[in-house]
Amino acid sequence: MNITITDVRKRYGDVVALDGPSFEVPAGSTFGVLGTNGAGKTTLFKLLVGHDSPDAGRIEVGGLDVETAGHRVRERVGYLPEHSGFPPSMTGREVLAVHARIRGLADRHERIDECLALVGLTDAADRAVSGYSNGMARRLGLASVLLSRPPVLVLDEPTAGLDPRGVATFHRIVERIDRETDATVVISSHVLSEIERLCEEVAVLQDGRLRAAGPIDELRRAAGDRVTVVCRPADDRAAVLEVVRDCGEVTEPGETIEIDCDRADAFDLVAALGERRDLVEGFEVREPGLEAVFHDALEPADGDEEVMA
Ligand SMILES: Nc1ncnc2c1ncn2[C@@H]1O[C@H](COP(=O)(O)OP(=O)(O)OP(=O)(O)O)[C@@H](O)[C@H]1O
Repeated sequence: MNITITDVRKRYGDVVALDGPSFEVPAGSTFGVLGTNGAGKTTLFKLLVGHDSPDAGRIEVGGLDVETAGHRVRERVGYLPEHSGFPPSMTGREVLAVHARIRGLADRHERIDECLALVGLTDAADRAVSGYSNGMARRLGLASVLLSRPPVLVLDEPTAGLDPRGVATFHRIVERIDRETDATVVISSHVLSEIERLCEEVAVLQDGRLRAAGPIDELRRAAGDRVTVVCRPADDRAAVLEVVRDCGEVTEPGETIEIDCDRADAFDLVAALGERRDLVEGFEVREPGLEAVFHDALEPADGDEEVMA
């Protein structure tokens, strides 16, 4: 189910939270919304799930306008807000039972078991949520969202505040949802590596404006006229260094030799390495990371080192 966002505007008093972003989230994709603090990610999500109304513009989910068909849109969209709490004395299973009852699910018990298994909480299901770690609580939140099998999932900074293990576990679950279901997953984050790992497409927001949108691969290509040629020397490292010496900026991180060069020059370099296969075990051309996309897309702010992790 696709989502279209068209010239959406939202102010809170003097603060312009959204200043007309327009982009499309393709059906079935895992789509990242990237932005610095205060960029408008949460505001956009609240409008998308009908928790608030835009001042102008239009958001459609599977062709339904959120403003005029809010109830039907909410049935289609599972929303995991940035902060969610559960009654501490309830067990995980009880929390899900309440959610399942509210949604009128017919196959309640089986579905609760399935969702507990999907998020790795089967063993903890009958423990009080007061004893859950942050990561477990986030996964319980995700399970509650998944219960009704919504075709669209909207996850607002789902890994914020989790330790690296909790983050990795959450990523594996999102990857499994991506593999095993047709759901469209929209996920916000200010962690570039997370979006790069999980998403095929991205929208970059800053101060409520859209700075870039599209498939990550295309944005990478557009962002960087520079690429990195990475080669693994065979025995004669010095001879490889001699071949690549004038082709760009050469670094030697560990076993490899890396040459940062203009995209146009990479062709000659690759050809030169191809002719000296006796010297190298292998080589590849690496596209610029999402970091390059992001910094290309953003306008510089005062005192700029702030932003991204
Ligand atoms: N209810 C509100 N009242 C007043 N200002 C608000 C309200 N909600 C959001 N804002 C302001 O709108 C702007 C966008 O906020 P939003 O929470 O959407 O950003 P965000 O990208 O989700 O940020 P973060 O990464 O910090 O969660 C910010 O300047 C914020 O202070």
